Amino acid sequence: MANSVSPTSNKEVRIHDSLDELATDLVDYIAGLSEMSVKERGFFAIALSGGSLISMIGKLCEAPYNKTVDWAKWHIFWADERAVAKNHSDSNYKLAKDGLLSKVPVIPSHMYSINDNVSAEKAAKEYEFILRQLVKTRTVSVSECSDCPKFDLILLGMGHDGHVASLFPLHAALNEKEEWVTFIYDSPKPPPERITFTLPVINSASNVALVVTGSAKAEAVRLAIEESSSNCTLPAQMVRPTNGKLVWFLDRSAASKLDASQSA
Ligand SMILES: O=C1O[C@H](COP(=O)(O)O)[C@@H](O)[C@H](O)[C@H]1O
Repeated sequence: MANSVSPTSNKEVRIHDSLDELATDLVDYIAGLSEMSVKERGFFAIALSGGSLISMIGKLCEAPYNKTVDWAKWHIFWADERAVAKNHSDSNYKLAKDGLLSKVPVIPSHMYSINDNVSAEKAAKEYEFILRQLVKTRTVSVSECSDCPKFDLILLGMGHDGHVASLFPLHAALNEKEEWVTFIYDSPKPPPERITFTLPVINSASNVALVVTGSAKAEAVRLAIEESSSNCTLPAQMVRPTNGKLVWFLDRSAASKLDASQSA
């Protein structure tokens, strides 16, 4: 593994020689944060995304993690969801349930899935309301700089267009500063209706992991990691936790366009 830690920011880039190595490092990192959060706060508030990320965390249902992780202390959220039924193949909830959550002893009431019986707008409002209750009880911490929830970990994937969660390039949802959870009706990637955390929530997390593999995403990875913030157009580039830490988990293909000093 090649590892580069930026001395001037809270950003780390981990580049792996194989998907298996990446998955092992990622689940070790998640298990480590879970242990630390449970020790410090008694809970682990984690937000998942959909897409290829879920196959990368499947090892959590294997030994030793299935036994060593304190699953009962996990509170599980979704950084984004598609407005489809929970049993639909496009559902991010279904993906995580089938790939991980049904295979580990998480407490069902600690899985905060997004309501699939109402409009995307209503579901976003409801989800924010639920989050506000959990911030009040400190099941989810609160940011020191804003009133935003401070997740122990937000796991994000990235599309080849640089989108994260359901925040797409040049979409008005990127400018949302007040709401914690918003909705869109015009996602360029199907399905069109989606619910998503906003950037203020993502950037208030204690830890954010961006997990990206494959050469089709190499250019977006380069732009997001190497271009200065003044040229910021990619959602992935806007992921900059204010007081938290950002770790990129990449395979060699996704890292192939990075400057040699990052990928050596
Ligand atoms: O639509 C989505 O896409 C992104 C990226 O997915 P990937 O399959 O290219 O890794 C995902 O992170 C997001 O949660 C999902 O809704």
